[in-house]
Amino acid sequence: MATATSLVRSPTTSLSGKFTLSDQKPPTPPGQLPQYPTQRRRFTPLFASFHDDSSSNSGSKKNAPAVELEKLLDDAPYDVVSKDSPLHPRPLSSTQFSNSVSDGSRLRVAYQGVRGAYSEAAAEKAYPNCEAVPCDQFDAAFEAVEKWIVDRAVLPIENSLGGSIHRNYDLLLRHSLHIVGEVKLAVRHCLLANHGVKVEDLQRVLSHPQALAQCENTLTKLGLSREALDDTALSAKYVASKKLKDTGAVASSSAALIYGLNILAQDIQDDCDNITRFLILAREPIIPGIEKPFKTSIVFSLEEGPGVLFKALAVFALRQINLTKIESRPLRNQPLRASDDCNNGSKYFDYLFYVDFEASMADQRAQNALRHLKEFATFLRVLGSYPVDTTMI
Ligand SMILES: O=C(O)C(=O)C[C@]1(C(=O)O)C=C[C@@H](O)C=C1
Repeated sequence: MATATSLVRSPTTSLSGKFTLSDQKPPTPPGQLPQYPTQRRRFTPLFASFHDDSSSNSGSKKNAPAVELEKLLDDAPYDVVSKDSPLHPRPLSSTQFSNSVSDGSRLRVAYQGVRGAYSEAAAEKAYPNCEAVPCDQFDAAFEAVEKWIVDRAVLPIENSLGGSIHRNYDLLLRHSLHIVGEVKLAVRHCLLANHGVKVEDLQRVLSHPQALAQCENTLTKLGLSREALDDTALSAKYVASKKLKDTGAVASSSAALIYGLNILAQDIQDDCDNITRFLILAREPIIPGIEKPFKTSIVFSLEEGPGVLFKALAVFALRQINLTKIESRPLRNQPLRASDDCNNGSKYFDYLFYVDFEASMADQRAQNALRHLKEFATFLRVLGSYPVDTTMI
């Protein structure tokens, strides 16, 4: 099972000095194959900074809801493990990147959340012997890969009940990482509370907004008010550290174990088939194969006009390529476009279309489809071509 870095490694001295912004590897120019470095860099200790109080968890605080998050990490008294124990590494935020280490011995995989989050389980499913590295925000996980702090990031992109995680769609385009795989994880939520607390004692529950949405029916039946936190495990940690009697958490059974909470109810999601799909991101793309089922993710934009989206999707239909997902997001730097027809006077929203299709980039049909799409798309980027996770089928 994957463990936190600080459990297995004492801080090592950096061989090549501190990681600074100037050490960053420039992104690979579009269309060029990325170059692998001949020797891996080593950095100063990552988790050393987690116990340094000068490095605050600012990302989480910014989004903190009604509950007091500020002091959560400082005064969390655990019966078994102290707050400074490496068992409770503080999530990495991008301000802490100058104090990190990678000795190259195990694959380091960033995820958003604290220990016990579903994203950690997804990272461990993708890479069973990895060092799962907690990050406070999605952006921090992207940056950790870009700055060579970690080797991969595993981030949620969609859920079978709650739908898309739009933030990660937007970040995919803002960063230059490649999708190298996907992981599907069965998400089984539990209602957690402190020992001695009964369901009737609860007034409210804390959790990640997606988790609260996935348990909508159950929570409504129980008449509980809801408050959102950055991740499910953080809400368990909060309920435990504050010894709350009227507040529960919606989180995993492993979060219950880690933070010493009681499981009041299991499988409280509205549908037993509650699956979250995560993307695995890396600095370099993988070489697409055809020996097993592959999927390709792209993003494009189009001119305004009747049937343009129909035409774009037809490039796949014409070649018998199945689409598994389409998502549209506003084109942020150009959200409104005036109509070409001056008399009309109307303005259109401009969109980016994210499409996943079932073919490898090594497949001639996929190459032809994208060549065809490029003829009229105003923008096109291949986000990655990667093996399909068939473990849930
Ligand atoms: O909060 C967590 O535990 C997460 O890993 C995040 C997340 C999400 O963003 O969708 C992941 C899986 C579940 O769908 C609920 C929450």
